[in-house]
Amino acid sequence: MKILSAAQTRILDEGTIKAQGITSLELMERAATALLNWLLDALHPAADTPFHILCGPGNNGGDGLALARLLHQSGYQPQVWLLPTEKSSADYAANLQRLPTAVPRHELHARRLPTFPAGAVMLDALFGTGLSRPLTGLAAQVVAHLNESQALCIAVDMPSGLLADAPQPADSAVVQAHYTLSFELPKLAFFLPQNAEFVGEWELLSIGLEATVIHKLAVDNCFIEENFLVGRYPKRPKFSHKGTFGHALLLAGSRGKIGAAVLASQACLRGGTGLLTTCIPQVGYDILQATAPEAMCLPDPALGHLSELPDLQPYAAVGIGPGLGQEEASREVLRQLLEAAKVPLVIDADALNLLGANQELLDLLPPDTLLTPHPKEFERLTGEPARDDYHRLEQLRQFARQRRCFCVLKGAYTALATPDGQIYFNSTGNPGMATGGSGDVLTGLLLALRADKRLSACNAALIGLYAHGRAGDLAVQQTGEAGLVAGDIVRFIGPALQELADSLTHIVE
Ligand SMILES: NC(=O)C1=CN([C@@H]2O[C@H](COP(=O)(O)OP(=O)(O)OC[C@H]3O[C@@H](n4cnc5c(N)ncnc54)[C@H](OP(=O)(O)O)[C@@H]3O)[C@@H](O)[C@H]2O)[C@@H](O)CC1
Ligand SMILES: Nc1ncnc2c1ncn2[C@@H]1O[C@H](COP(=O)(O)OP(=O)(O)O)[C@@H](O)[C@H]1O
Ligand SMILES: [K+]
Repeated sequence: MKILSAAQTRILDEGTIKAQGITSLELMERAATALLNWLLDALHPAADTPFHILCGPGNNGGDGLALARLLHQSGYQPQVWLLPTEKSSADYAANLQRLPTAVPRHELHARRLPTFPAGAVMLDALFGTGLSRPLTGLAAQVVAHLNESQALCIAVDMPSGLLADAPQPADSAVVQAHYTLSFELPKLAFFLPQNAEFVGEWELLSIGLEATVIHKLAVDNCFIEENFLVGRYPKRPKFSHKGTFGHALLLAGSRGKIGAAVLASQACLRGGTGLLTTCIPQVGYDILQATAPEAMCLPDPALGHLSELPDLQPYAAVGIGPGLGQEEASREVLRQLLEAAKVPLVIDADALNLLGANQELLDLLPPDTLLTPHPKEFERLTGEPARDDYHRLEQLRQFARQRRCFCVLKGAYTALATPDGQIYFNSTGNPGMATGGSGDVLTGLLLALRADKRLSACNAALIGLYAHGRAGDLAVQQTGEAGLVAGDIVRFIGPALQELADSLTHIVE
């Protein structure tokens, strides 16, 4: 699913109107109808539910006014609060005129801001994608007032004061919504942790925006849902053998962190690898043999850390990092790996920290290497703290471009940046996965997928991220969020991948 800029949203709006031969007022009516249907379906509001709709001067306010009329027609008694304005949009004016006189309308006034009761449903239709500058004056006061109320706050399209695709100055007034109901496609702002307190839960309401126009819009940010992956994860052929899926090599573990190597090994096995060899310091030998008997175990001569790179000849892909530690000898193993590798690499955890601390190693990264930092590891990689989440995203894009690699930034919406500058946000996963070892599981799974020659680097990464989160979503149904541990994710990798294998075999854009 494409993530459009605010400017592209306007192009889509106009393109839809043209292509479908409708008026902008009709499009607004679709938006208001979709909002009404959501309110009725999601809230099952009692007939006396106090709906308060705050309307700004543009089409966002127009949506609010049209919704007020539809609520009234459905038997509710909404009240409308208008932000005084000198100029308003044509569709705002048209919907103000169409508002039945029985719907109470009030002008917002700085000295007489209304008290919204705790049981009220507030609809924030002040500003949407047309926001052109930070809110000041009365609008900012209204937002602050709204944020203090105990009422349920639902933002129409965008929380007012939030820009769709860029940061706003610190301390700007922004509505803190419980829900944001956006039209058709998500906004970039929804994916960034710094906006979570404003956006709340977000949902997309379909209003029939024109698919042919969407198709033509060039974007560099996408949101990956299951339909995008349909057909990208091949079934296992009937006459396949273990060689079909590749032999993976994992370099992981150090004294006290053998568990990371175990989790990554288990995840690689559940990820469908044909064969797995795990290279581990001696201290981990018995543990790994007992906990991942399907893996072959190659003990390093050193007791507590990896000190030697094995012969790479047999392997289809190599993963390095989980629990590795940052010993000098292990850094040399990493260096030799980067110099020698002719097969896909997956680099995680301490191997990333070693790259960050020894920047010259970054020049050795083979093209299409997959790196999986969390934000702190990513900061060590770049050596430059990000100003904010938007800046970090651009750093990510730049890093993947410059290094010709695939770089993941892990989080609630894990982002994958590709060498051609695209960013894909993953849609699966849950806060139960914020627990030690979840990342090791991801590395093992990605290693298995990179060892499978049938998958491109990009598809392997997208499938791995999606299936990892999906496995977490299946696991959490049994464990609850607090009770989820990384090993639970491993148990559901198989079912998550099977869902993708069973999905239809055509590719849906
Ligand atoms: N395709 C779609 O997605 C559809 C979109 N639809 C809806 O349209 C919405 C976008 O409408 P929109 O373009 O009229 O912009 P909107 O957000 O109402 O605000 C613009 C007004 O606010 C003003 N203004 C701006 N910043 C300000 C500030 N800081 N402080 C004060 N004023 C400020 C600005 O004035 P100006 O910047 O020109 O001075 C202008 O007057 C969209 O979010 C969705 O709800 C649906 O109806 C149908 C399908
Ligand atoms: N709130 C969340 N929602 C969805 N996924 C999450 C959330 N928190 C963490 N995750 C996922 O869990 C994994 C954590 O990885 P990482 O931070 O490397 O953990 P560790 O180093 O302990 O293994 C990542 O894949 C991340 O996307
Ligand atoms: K809004």
